[in-house]
Amino acid sequence: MSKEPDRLFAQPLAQVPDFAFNEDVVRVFPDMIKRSVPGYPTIVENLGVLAAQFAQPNSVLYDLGSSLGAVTQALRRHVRTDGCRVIAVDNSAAMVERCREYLNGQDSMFQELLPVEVIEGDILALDFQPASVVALNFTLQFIAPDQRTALLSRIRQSLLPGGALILSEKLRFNDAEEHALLTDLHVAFKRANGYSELEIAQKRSAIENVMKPDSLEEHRERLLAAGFSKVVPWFQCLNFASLIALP
Ligand SMILES: C[S@@+](CC[C@H](N)C(=O)[O-])C[C@H]1O[C@@H](n2cnc3c(N)ncnc32)[C@H](O)[C@@H]1O
Ligand SMILES: O=C(O)C(=O)C[C@]1(C(=O)O)C=C[C@@H](O)C=C1
Repeated sequence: MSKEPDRLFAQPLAQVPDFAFNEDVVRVFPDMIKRSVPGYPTIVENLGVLAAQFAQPNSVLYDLGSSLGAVTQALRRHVRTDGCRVIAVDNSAAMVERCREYLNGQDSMFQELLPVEVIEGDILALDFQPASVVALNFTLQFIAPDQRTALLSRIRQSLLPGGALILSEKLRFNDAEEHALLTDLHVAFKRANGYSELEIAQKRSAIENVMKPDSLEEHRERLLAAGFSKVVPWFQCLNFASLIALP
């Protein structure tokens, strides 16, 4: 994966544009996400471990909002169930192009990996096939809030018995003190990872219009409304969490 450091917000910008998953972001994305999301490497690797428990023979494993395919690679490292294949979907052409290159690299290094297809497309318009694992790893927060329940309902309808949705998100908190504390600690995490105050502030304005986090309670209610029977948080580090939702 690219080792280019994320300095996208290091210089003062006259006007901070809305964050987009464009070529500039693609070049620094592995560094950006690792230095911005507490627990990201743990979440990605264990998503593969979890998926191996839910994968059903001859079914699809979806990586929705796959970016550079980190989750897809983890699925392929861990899932050994017969007849499974991975479908990775992202609507950023720049991400999809680089993702395909990285997956070709994985194919050339390892044998007997699950087959994978990378689709450039909108997950809101996807025609879901029967699936045993669906991963939404920090993607739902970029979907318009009024579209989220419909998307989750369609995912629920595509899930096979014994399967699961794994949903990772940045959280907001209904309790103002808890929200302020975990937000401050997240800033401390970014500072400890070498981001300056300017970088942190400019990134905050870049994402505030495009990324709308929900609370854990909102996620649970929405998942139940979408038809899931059980919601089990399995990971939280500061204001970032991952949930298992069972059909
Ligand atoms: C924070 S990144 C996901 C990170 C990735 N899952 C990982 O674990 O490395 C969010 C991704 O979702 C994609 N995305 C946002 N909205 C989308 C949509 N409607 N359809 C498909 N992809 C979308 C973006 O292009 C971006 O690559
Ligand atoms: O909340 C932040 O400050 C972030 O940088 C989070 C976040 C994310 O959760 O996806 C936002 C955009 C980038 O894709 C990487 C990280």
